[in-house]
Formats: sequence, C-alpha cells, structure tokens
Amino acid sequence: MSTSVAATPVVVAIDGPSGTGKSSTSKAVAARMGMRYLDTGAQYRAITWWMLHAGVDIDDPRAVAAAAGKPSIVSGTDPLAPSITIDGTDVAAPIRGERVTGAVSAVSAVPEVRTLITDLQRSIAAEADGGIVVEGRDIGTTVLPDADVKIFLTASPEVRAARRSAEVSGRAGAPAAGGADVAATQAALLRRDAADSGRKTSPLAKAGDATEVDTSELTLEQVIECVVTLIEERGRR
Ligand SMILES: Nc1ncnc2c1ncn2[C@@H]1O[C@H](COP(=O)(O)OP(=O)(O)O)[C@@H](O)[C@H]1O
Ligand SMILES: Nc1ccn([C@H]2C[C@H](O)[C@@H](COP(=O)(O)OP(=O)(O)O)O2)c(=O)n1
Repeated sequence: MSTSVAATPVVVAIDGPSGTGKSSTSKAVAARMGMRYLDTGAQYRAITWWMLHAGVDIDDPRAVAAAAGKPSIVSGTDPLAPSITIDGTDVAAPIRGERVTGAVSAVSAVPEVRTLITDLQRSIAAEADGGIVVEGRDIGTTVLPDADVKIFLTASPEVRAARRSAEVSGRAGAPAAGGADVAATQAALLRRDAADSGRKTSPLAKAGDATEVDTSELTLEQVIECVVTLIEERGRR
C-alpha cells in the first residue's frame, strides 16, 4: 500500500460526468496516500439546497446571483469522513435528494456562483499541506489548471445509470431498481451531462493534459490502482 509520494504537496484533479466513479475513487486514493479530499459537487449541491430552502427562484439567474454570497459553506476534507455544512447546518444527506439533483445544474451555471465556489476551492487546495485530491467537472480546466496530476473519468451511459440505480436502491427503505428505473436514471444523467457540458462558464470538459480513464469495464479497485500509479509516476519525475 502506498503512502505519501513526494516532499511537496501533490494536487490531483479528477473530473468527469456523474457515475464514472469520481467520488469513490478520489476518497480511496486520498485515504491511501495520506492526502485531503474535496468533493466540489457537494459544494454546488449545498448552495443549491440553500437556495431552494431560502425560496430563491432557481430559474432566475439574477436572483441566484444576488443570493450567492449570503451563505457560508464549510467542507471537511478528511477522506474517511468528508463533511459539508452551510451556515452551520449539516447538509450531507439532503443534498443527495432528487430536488437538489434536479436543480443543481441551473444553480451551478450562474457565473457569480461559480466565482465564489471556485475561490473557496482554491483556498482549500492551497491550505492542504499533505496534498489533495479534488473532484468535479472543471477542476483540471479552470479551478486548478496547474494541478500535478489530471484525470478525466468516463464510462458508458448504460454503466453509469446502472451504478447510480444500484446505489439509490441500496439505500434503506428504497425499492430495488427495475429496467424502467434504470432507463429513467440514464435519461436524467444525460440531461444533466448536457446542461453541465453546454453551460458558458467553465463547462464539464476534459483538460487537454488530462489522462482519460474509461471505467466501464474496470472494478473500483482497478480504477484506484490506476490513479495511484499515475500519481506515483508523477512523483518520480
Ligand atoms: N469501477 C466501478 N465499478 C463498479 N461500481 C463503481 C465503480 N466506480 C464507482 N462505482 C459505484 O458507482 C456509484 C457511483 O460512483 P461515484 O463514485 O459516486 O461516481 P461519481 O462521483 O462520478 O458520480 C457508487 O455506488 C460506486 O460505488
Ligand atoms: N466542479 C463542479 C462540480 C459539480 N458541478 C455541478 C454539476 C453537477 O451536475 C452537480 C453535482 O455534482 P456531483 O459531483 O455531486 O454529481 P454526481 O454525484 O456525480 O451526480 O454540480 C459543477 O458545476 N462543477
């Protein structure tokens, strides 16, 4: 098992669409290598939760922009116990609900929201003495363009939808996902991909210098090993 790879803190950017394995891989890699971990999607979800909670019309970009600076988001970066609060409220569970998932692309497309959250992400990364794995959609392209290692995870829409459906139906009290549920999940994923890739400000995109890893046919352990190897190779250069 690997520990720290270099004397200087390593910054790793992991981007890609939903269900490609960003969170699972990033957490495991950070834990194994003694690094911090930042889930930037959770930050966009948290501000979306707050907007909905505060009654902001999320379909009105000017209203979203005007409210964006009001709440305070705090991300805990321990990969074994990541946390997220907004104005002191623990929102780790409610930000995964359908309402937030359906609204997050609209809120995260607003430039004022992105500027505030990007600044927050950069300051968290700058404070991570032992290095950090940051996962999201625009980390390699916009947030941390000088990251030491950049990875772009992909997987087929069918595989991503099956993973998400299994995850949701595995939650306490949830029914097992059938074919129709997987098809609906896939349609929702593709809609969100289109919105996230099509927005004007820092869309979901692979950085030119990122290594693309298709996880469709790989186990989670194989993806983790692949990322650890890429980080170790970077450390030896
Ligand atoms: N390579 C893989 N093989 C099988 N299941 C995976 C793999 N990577 C992730 N998963 C599972 O797929 C689901 C979505 O993974 P997650 O890491 O949340 O993706 P993302 O952060 O890209 O949306 C989780 O239930 C996770 O355990
Ligand atoms: N760096 C990021 C991270 C997430 N977002 C937005 C776009 C995504 O659809 C949402 C939610 O991201 P999240 O990583 O939680 O999504 P999944 O868990 O992969 O479904 O946030 C973003 O715009 N930029």
